[in-house]
Amino acid sequence: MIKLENVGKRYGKSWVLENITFHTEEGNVIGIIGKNGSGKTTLLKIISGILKPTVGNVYLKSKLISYIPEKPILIPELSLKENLNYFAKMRNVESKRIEDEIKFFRLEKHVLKKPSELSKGLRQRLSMAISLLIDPDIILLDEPTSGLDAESKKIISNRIKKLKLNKKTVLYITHEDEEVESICDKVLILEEGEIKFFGTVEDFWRKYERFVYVTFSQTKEIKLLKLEELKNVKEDLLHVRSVGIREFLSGGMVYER
Ligand SMILES: Nc1ncnc2c1ncn2[C@@H]1O[C@H](COP(=O)(O)OP(=O)(O)OP(=O)(O)O)[C@@H](O)[C@H]1O
Repeated sequence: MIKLENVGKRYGKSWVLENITFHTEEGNVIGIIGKNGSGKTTLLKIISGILKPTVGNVYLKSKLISYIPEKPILIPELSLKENLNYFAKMRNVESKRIEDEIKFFRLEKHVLKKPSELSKGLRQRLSMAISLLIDPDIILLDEPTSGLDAESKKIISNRIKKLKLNKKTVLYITHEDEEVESICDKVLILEEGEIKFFGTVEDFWRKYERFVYVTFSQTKEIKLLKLEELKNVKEDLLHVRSVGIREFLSGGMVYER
């Protein structure tokens, strides 16, 4: 469980987070969405304890917490396996856990490679594997899939789903609408350091107008329509695609019901 009460953070004179109040339960995956500079990373760092809030309180049920930064922190001189062994030894982790994570993240073929010989996706998978060695109860992920290959994205998404099944609490910053809709129980939307929305994806769409992109069969023309306008379309449609939450927010299509 994570509970934040009126959390605020100020750098110099400017507040980058204000009045942050929300709580989550075990087994919940929360997607954190917001434009650049809206305070997403600062929020995760406050929950992880790396940063202290200027005001407000953070309550965590468990102290077993892993923060996985956007840029992996690995030891360049050590191989993939040696990196895992090194961190496992520091934290008294049994070797079975190392083997499990190597399997989960499909790292078997790469154990002898140094970080510089690994692709971005493999480095991110290794970083996540290291962070999960301690079997944390709370996992904070800063854009874990950003700019990765499709296979790495899938493996990381599956690992997040497994964490959820194991009743872990996961907060993660994502730029992928598909991940939000397929993995997240709730979304927390930050705008200029304040919570604009916190709730389920369904509740988000109940509050805001849902849009779809339709492609007409004959003309191949693509049009953006409100979902309820779809039933009035008489022409044959080739394709219909829902607009995701991020796309909706960045497209300026904010029509509150
Ligand atoms: N150490 C710092 N000192 C001063 N200002 C900072 C510091 N760290 C972050 N900021 C500012 O705080 C604001 C929020 O930053 P933060 O990194 O939390 O946003 P973000 O939503 O994660 O952005 P991005 O998507 O670009 O990573 C930004 O305006 C940033 O410039």
